[in-house]
Amino acid sequence: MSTRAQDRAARKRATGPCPIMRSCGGCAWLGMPYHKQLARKQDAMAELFGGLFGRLGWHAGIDPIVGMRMLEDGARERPGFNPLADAVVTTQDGKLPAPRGFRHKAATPFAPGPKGSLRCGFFARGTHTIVEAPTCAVEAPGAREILRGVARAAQSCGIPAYAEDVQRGMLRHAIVRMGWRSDEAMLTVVSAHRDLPRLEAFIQALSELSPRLSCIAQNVNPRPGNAILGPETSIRAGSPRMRDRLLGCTFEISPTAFYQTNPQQTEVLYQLAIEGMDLHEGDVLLDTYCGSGTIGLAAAQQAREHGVAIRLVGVERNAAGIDDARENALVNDLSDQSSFIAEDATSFMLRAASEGAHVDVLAMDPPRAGSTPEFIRAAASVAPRRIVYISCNPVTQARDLEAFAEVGYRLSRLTPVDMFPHTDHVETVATLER
Ligand SMILES: C[S@@+](CC[C@H](N)C(=O)[O-])C[C@H]1O[C@@H](n2cnc3c(N)ncnc32)[C@H](O)[C@@H]1O
Repeated sequence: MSTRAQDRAARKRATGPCPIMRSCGGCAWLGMPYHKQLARKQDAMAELFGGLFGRLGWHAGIDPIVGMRMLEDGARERPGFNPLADAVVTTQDGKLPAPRGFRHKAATPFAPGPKGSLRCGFFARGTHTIVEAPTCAVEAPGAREILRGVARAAQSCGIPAYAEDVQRGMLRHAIVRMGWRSDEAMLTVVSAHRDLPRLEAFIQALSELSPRLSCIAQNVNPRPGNAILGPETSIRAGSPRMRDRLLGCTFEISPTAFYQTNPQQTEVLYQLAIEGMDLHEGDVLLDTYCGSGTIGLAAAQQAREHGVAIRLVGVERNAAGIDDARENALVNDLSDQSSFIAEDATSFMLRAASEGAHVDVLAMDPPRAGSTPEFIRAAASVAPRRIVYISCNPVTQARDLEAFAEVGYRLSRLTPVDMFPHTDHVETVATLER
């Protein structure tokens, strides 16, 4: 490419709301007004679910998508705050402002750069080529600076980046989580080996990157491939978990447990799920795919605020998530009424059914691949009166809803939620009744 053509390309890249938008590709819709993004997502949901509802004779419509909203100052701190009902601030022309800074988890891969430096940023869409990112409009303030600081600290300690193509080198990734309703942050560095040169000096340099860093962990992933995390994690500085707050509950999250990326919309998602549960005194709530116990505990806490005591059982196959969930039950004073089990959710329900256990309400929040026919049959065997299905992939959810219809459930409500503005991604909360 000629210099002039390169200049033209650089200018083109630099216009638009983000200088690396075209090469990164993470926010393909960043240039589209927010209300248009929401309308497009609504249309996509109508197209995806419309045929299914017709075929099954379901009359529930699709609620309007809940987009990200700016709330009045101090609204969240008010007692009884409801993320679905509180007043929204709009721009002067009455439109929703474009969301920024909503991703509270940020990550970078590393690759070798010139003279012992480490390249960091984002993989360009569909490749493993790193696009350097000085800032990122959708990440929480301060997150990208911490990640870039990890690259500088590694270089000054002589820790080389891992080179994927030859499977040599050391530092592979860094992941930072910034608290939303806390001033804490947690940094996890992923290396190919446990032993790093000048490890102590490196950890000291990482600790100095931000006063918010309350937990610094090292995860070891020696295996080639795309999986970011490996099997071994050690806490190198600070506490073993970071604290955050959602819907009036305090949650402690360890470095490898699942915790949602967009906390503002997580409150919306969870609030919709809690409404769908419609819990009554003495109900048994089974929270499957429960991660750190967040959905079930938020539901139990809200029921308690309304004078309703429920029994909560959470199931999750990641043992770190279950350790967090037990801790979270204690922190929120809900341990007397809850238990958490590290097990495959399907095996747990089959066993529970064979022992005659009773479930009133089932919550499920599977990964993108959705659930399985075995899970759905096992869910039917514990016979909950309601099922609340939270999904990060409506395509697999639509498939699973059809399977739930076959075992006697019908949809009563479906609400899309915008967890990832500027992308085509949509999450949904579906409520099913027998
Ligand atoms: C989308 S996350 C949801 C976590 C949690 N509900 C939340 O909102 O933070 C899905 C979780 O399902 C867990 N998981 C995946 N397959 C599972 C299975 N077969 N049995 C139990 N848990 C599973 C994953 O480890 C992950 O924590």
